[in-house]
Amino acid sequence: MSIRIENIAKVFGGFQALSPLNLEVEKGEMIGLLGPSGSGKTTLLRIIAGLEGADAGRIYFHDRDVTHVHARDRRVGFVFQNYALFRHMTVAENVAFGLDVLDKKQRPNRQEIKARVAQLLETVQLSHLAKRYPQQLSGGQKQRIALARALATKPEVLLLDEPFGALDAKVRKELRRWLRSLHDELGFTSIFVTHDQDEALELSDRVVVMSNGKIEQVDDPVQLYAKPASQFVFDFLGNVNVLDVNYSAGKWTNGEAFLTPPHEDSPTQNGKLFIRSHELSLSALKNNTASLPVDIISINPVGSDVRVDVQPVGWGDGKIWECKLSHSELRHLALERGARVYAAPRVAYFFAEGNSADPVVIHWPFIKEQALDFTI
Ligand SMILES: Nc1ncnc2c1ncn2[C@@H]1O[C@H](COP(=O)(O)OP(=O)(O)OP(=O)(O)O)[C@@H](O)[C@H]1O
Repeated sequence: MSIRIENIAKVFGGFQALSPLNLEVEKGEMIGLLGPSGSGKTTLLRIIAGLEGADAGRIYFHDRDVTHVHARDRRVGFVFQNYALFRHMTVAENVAFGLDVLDKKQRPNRQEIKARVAQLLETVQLSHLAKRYPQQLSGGQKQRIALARALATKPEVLLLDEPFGALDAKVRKELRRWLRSLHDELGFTSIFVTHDQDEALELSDRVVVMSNGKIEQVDDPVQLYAKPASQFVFDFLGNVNVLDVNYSAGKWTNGEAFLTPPHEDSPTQNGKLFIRSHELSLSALKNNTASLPVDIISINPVGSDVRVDVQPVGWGDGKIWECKLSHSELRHLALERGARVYAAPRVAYFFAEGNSADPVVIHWPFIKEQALDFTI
């Protein structure tokens, strides 16, 4: 089922929770709504479900205008963060609930309901727990049951509000993979809310980044990461260092630091450089292209990478910068806490002063470390 959102807006008591926004979701797509707390993700999801009315705009499911259609009649499955299972019902009864309450004309007979519940429990791989009560389940199991319950009426659209928010990191990861394969196997259209960047990037066909009730960017995860359209998206995706720079005499400067734009057509203005932690190198030597002296504060192995936190010396706004290295780079550089080294970007995204969107991507040519050994 495709979904079209046209100029949907929502005000809560004078507060504009959603500014008029548009979004098209293709049949079978999995969309992640990503944004900070209060950006309007849940409100948008609830409006799509029909649990909340919009103040303006229209919503279409395929070609059908469902703007004023009751939630019950939209054929939408909804999964909440807090499971919302009925405590007094067994797992099987919980899954059957959506079918039991259908009106007589639509309700399958008792045998059919039993067979459908058995099939759903098999789908979510929890057949052996059919007779248990929710309080006898783990968080991950509860959430799978909540999913089975949402799927009982064969919805064509599945809406999930922070479905894995209450689970620990390992279970979260397993359930993400499992949800994605279920989505692909059953072919429904899914929209889920998250404020976890990794979750959005890993699960979604496209990510909708929201802030202050507006859509900042809609893109597939690779594009979103490669080309964040605005400073907000950059900041929100994380792991980025920001440098305010003034341009004069062929250099960008900030305090005692400087960087030379690498190409003739590089922007020659004041602005901000956004530098991702894995695109920043550290060296014991300075060079005439970049001089960003830093002191190493800590060296933290994080899985397959090492995060080195550094304190800018004589430049910056007091914030600590992050640099991500591989373990072998770290060994090669022989870095130690407290040492003075020099940071240099390999890639930066330049936002001209007063311009918070459409950055210019700047690549510095690779310089062999031996070639860096000269004084400036
Ligand atoms: N029923 C309501 N009455 C008044 N204000 C509301 C209501 N529901 C939401 N809001 C406000 O609308 C804004 C958007 O809320 P919403 O729940 O959609 O954000 P969100 O992005 O889902 O946030 P979170 O990640 O914290 O759940 C918030 O400022 C919230 O306080």
